[in-house]
Amino acid sequence: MQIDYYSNTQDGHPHVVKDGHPHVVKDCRPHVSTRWPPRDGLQGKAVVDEQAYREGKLGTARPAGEGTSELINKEKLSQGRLFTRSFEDGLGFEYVMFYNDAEKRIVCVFQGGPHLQGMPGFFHGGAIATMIDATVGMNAIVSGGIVMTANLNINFKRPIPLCSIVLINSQLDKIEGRKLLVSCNVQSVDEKILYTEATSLFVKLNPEKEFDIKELVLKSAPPA
Ligand SMILES: CCCCCCCCCCCC(=O)SCCNC(=O)CCNC(=O)[C@H](O)C(C)(C)COP(=O)(O)OP(=O)(O)OC[C@H]1O[C@@H](n2cnc3c(N)ncnc32)[C@H](O)[C@@H]1OP(=O)(O)O
Repeated sequence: MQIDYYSNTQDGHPHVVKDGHPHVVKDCRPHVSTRWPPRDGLQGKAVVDEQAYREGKLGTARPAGEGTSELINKEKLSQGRLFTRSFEDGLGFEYVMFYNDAEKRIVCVFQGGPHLQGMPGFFHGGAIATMIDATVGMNAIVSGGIVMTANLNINFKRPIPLCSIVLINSQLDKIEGRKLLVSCNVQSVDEKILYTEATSLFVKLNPEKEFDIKELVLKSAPPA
């Protein structure tokens, strides 16, 4: 896949080159993904709509039900934020995802900010894992509905330079009942460097207890 942009710009932001003219992308989070031109059959549409996410329409955790107040502070819950959206613009996770429904794959263009540093000058492995989980997780969600990560295996092959732009190529491999197997790799934009490979298992939640936060909290609470 060819994506026309370059990162070594004077202002430090990636530039999309479209029709021969560079367009600065200062915030390439999903809700502004339409700035990115579709490539290679990938639909240039956001797979996370921020407004819908905030309104809980995308299968996010429902508010705690009756009887859960002793376990969950509702005020704290209302402050919940998608982890990858919890940094100031430009400092954390800057990304856009393109989903191809026919091929059940997602390409995520990711540029992590300086607050994702691990070893000096490189991304923290946990930040890479987060972005991988977000991408393969989104692939599973759009392919199968409400799921949770049951297993995530990551091979870190090369360190990723801090603030560089990478592609996360994710593919739904198989659906077995409630299980969805999704794999991905992380590559440089010219696809010459393979940084990371991962496989994952997502499990569809039982529809009767669809993402019931009360159930999840009760199950994960330590014994009294
Ligand atoms: C949209 C906007 C926001 C967008 C948000 C975008 C976010 C991206 C996604 C982030 C997702 C996360 O980080 S999720 C957070 C991290 N994950 C979690 O906290 C999940 C914790 N684990 C659980 O809650 C549970 O274990 C579940 C839900 C995963 C599964 O429980 P369950 O529903 O009771 O299912 P269970 O019967 O145990 O298992 C069903 C089948 O899966 C198999 N199975 C289960 N776990 C495993 C496993 N680790 N390894 C192998 N196989 C497994 C079982 O053997 C069985 O196979 P068979 O007998 O049927 O063959």
